[in-house]
Amino acid sequence: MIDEEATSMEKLEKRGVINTWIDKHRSIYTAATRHAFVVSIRDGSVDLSSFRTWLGQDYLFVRGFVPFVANVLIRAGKESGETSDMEVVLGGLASLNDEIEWFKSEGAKWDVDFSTVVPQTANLEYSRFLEALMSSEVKYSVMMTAFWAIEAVYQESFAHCLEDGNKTPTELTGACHRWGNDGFKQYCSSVKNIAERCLENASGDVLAEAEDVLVRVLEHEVAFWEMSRGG
Ligand SMILES: Cc1ncc(CO)c(N)n1
Repeated sequence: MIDEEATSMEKLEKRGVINTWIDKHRSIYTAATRHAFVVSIRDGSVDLSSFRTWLGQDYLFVRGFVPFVANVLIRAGKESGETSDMEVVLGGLASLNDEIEWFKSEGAKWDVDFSTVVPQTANLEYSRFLEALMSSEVKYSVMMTAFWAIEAVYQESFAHCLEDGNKTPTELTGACHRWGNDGFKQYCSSVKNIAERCLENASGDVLAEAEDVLVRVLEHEVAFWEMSRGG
């Protein structure tokens, strides 16, 4: 009996706390990673005005995400104790540089003038949430959990649009490859490992905070996809 318990505890530990939280909050996780907008890209029924709305709003989001990631980078350099953390985050920051260029060319392609795009409520609320996470009061492990979740939602969503049986319109595969490619998947997995390592040593209070932040990221992501419905 005791042996059996020990074995199941071991399994639980190996799975990691993040996977345990995802199982616990499966419905919001699925809502964020299989949103109707993403499913419509995959099945080819996507409304192009929705795509244009998403593009403009996400461009603004990414501009606010850069300082957040820069903050994660600073924290990784100061307090991670593992030199590789900084390299992983630096890679993310470098890809954001390409991403901004990609947005600009995509904006020209779809005739979306970013200088006139007004951030919608969901976008403003998400930015405000990111700003609060940049406070020095927020533990590195909590910040890293949020960072992983933000990236993972896009990775899972856009990879779904490229999986077998997709009818993703060719003119949208560029967007899907940006976040759905194997390199980005690998990067998300590295960020997840960092977060897991930090959470291993976290107190109960910090764990509760990280779990809460994870759920809040998922809620913000759902609200973000929802904006595209407005067209
Ligand atoms: C809303 C949102 N979440 C996550 C990402 C991934 O970087 C993004 N570009 N936009």
